[in-house]
Amino acid sequence: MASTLSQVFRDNPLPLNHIIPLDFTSVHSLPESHVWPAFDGFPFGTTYPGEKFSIPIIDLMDPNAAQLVGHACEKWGAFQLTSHGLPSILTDDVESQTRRLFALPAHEKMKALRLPSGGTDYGQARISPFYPKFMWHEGFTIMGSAVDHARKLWPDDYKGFCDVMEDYQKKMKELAESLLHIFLEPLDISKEEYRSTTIQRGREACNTALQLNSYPPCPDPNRAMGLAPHTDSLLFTIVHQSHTSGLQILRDGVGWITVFPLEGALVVNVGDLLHILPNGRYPSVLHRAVVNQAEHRISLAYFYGPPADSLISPLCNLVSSGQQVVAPRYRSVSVKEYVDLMEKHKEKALSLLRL
Ligand SMILES: C=C1C[C@]23C[C@@]1(O)CC[C@H]2[C@@]12CCC[C@@](C)(C(=O)O1)[C@H]2[C@@H]3C(=O)O
Ligand SMILES: O=C(O)CCC(=O)C(=O)O
Ligand SMILES: [Fe+2]
Repeated sequence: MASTLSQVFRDNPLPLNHIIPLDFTSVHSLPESHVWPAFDGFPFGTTYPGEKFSIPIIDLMDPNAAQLVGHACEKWGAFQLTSHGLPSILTDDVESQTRRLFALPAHEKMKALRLPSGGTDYGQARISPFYPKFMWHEGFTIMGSAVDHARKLWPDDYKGFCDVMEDYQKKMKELAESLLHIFLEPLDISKEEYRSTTIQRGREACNTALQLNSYPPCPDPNRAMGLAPHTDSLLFTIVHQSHTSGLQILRDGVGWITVFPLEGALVVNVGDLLHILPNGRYPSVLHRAVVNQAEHRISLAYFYGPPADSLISPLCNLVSSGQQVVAPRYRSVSVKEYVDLMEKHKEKALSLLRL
């Protein structure tokens, strides 16, 4: 462990306290370092249940799925997806391997701590350095294979974890590719534009990541933050949440709305790149995760984006509600440049591109 840590000290520009999560089993009251003010005026527990304030639920097999998705993205920037074809046994397996990972003692998890070389790793959320307080959260990010890190955690027993994560990522990628078509369909993009849209090429090289999120039971949930408000940076994110609620989205003029877990459904969030592409027509949804006192909440977030060198340019001649939209609202940006901008400026990244 010492050599791992010294390498992190040497190479990583982020302070270590923003990488190493708290040992949540060692504290029985909320440390001052993890106490958050109700900074945006909305108490953490605020929920607005009921149909009026729930994100849409869309059945992927519905013949009107594309139109419903278009409408949900425009109005909400998020929806719950059912009949997506992902076997529930696979989700259960991923969830139980995820629980197995986070149940390891803190010193064991440190063996998979984030390194500057990136890739698969254990640590706090990457947005942590933007906040003065720490989040009640630990994450494990998988980019491609998890073998190297899983082997450090379970030298003789890593295959079960890796196989199930690989299978899940494969199925998620297939689902994400179908969803991409569905996202583009209601935009009335001409065939020419559709072909030239860079996100149509280089499927193999597309940018994906699977983020395993853990929110342990919290002694003082009304003053703690699971995952601070953020938008996701890539095209879209597909989230499975365990049966415990915690995910909330910000609804203009209403406040934070809880996205209640729906058995077998996946939550789909519009990310910043899918906001830029149709020239701002779909809002990238601001969301956060709150915590609770009784249960250990798990979520699995699959991020999908185009290859790093793709250029994302707003499609300006989309016909929107009968009106010709002409002026681009954002300048073109490569995926890599946008990810770098997000790393440096977080939610200000999008405004830096605004024309
Ligand atoms: C592909 C990615 C999206 C992500 C950054 C990452 O490189 C891997 C982790 C992802 C995550 C998960 C928690 C919230 C988030 C904002 C963060 O800090 O790390 C997202 C990133 C994102 O969407 O930009
Ligand atoms: O835990 C959740 O439900 C949200 C996770 C999330 O927003 C993320 O990983 O980006
Ligand atoms: Fe997110």
